[in-house]
Amino acid sequence: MAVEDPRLVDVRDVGHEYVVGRDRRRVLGRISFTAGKGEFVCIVGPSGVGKTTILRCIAGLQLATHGDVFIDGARLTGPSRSVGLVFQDYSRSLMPWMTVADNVALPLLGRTSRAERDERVRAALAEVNLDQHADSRTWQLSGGMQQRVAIARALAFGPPVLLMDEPFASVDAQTRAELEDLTLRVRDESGQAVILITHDIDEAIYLADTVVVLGGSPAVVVDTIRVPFGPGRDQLRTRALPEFAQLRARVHAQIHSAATRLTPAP
Ligand SMILES: Nc1ncnc2c1ncn2[C@@H]1O[C@H](COP(=O)(O)OP(=O)(O)OP(=O)(O)O)[C@@H](O)[C@H]1O
Repeated sequence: MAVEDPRLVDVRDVGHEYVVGRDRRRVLGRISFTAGKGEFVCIVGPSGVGKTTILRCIAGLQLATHGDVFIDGARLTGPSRSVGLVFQDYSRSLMPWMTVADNVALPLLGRTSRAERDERVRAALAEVNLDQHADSRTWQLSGGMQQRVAIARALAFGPPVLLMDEPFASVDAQTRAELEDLTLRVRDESGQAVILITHDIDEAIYLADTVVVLGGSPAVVVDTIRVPFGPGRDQLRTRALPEFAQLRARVHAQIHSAATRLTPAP
């Protein structure tokens, strides 16, 4: 049942264990954080700490074995229609035999009229600067362009919450910077809450309003950092700020000490 909650994404005391054969492996301890409308949250932490696991729980792709996730006040009981997903491996999320426009239209099939679908696809492709490629097949595009198709698909779908799992890890540095700025612009215009996983600490600080650092085994939130830069960020200027270097050192130190920390049972 829906409850009154001003927070768009509310992760409350979420824990998760995987069952592998006869073993139960507790990956997430008790994790709590929120993301408001228009807020950009980046999740960082050592490799294997459980970042993808928490994102899958927020998407409703798997149900947490403890605690709850609320999206716009409603408790998740399965995959949420309020959530769009962009993964690192665009080649596996796009259908190579379909055109760019058909890939973007996919989540809208059966949900909107043909005319509305066409308009939303057109607007989303224009937003990511791919309007000239609507009729191309995705395999004809570069890696960065394919990831823009994946972002356009999330845009056309228009969910209030966008979840991104290492979305820029497979593209070159220049394309990565362009996609980061595209994602910031999309968030500014749509007012979506964005939750993004990254291994790149500088990327997290550049993008985020809030950085959530996970650490330990099972994983807990070891630090929650408010990033003070606000809108209008710039790849060169923002990254050269003294506060940027201070935040980088703080996150590095947290991840370094978290990499080996064992979390006591609650
Ligand atoms: N379906 C599964 N069944 C069993 N164990 C799993 C499953 N998925 C993940 N794990 C384990 O849970 C732990 C956390 O995995 P997860 O992918 O969430 O970490 P991560 O922080 O995203 O890792 P990385 O940064 O390397 O991508 C890992 O030890 C992984 O082996």
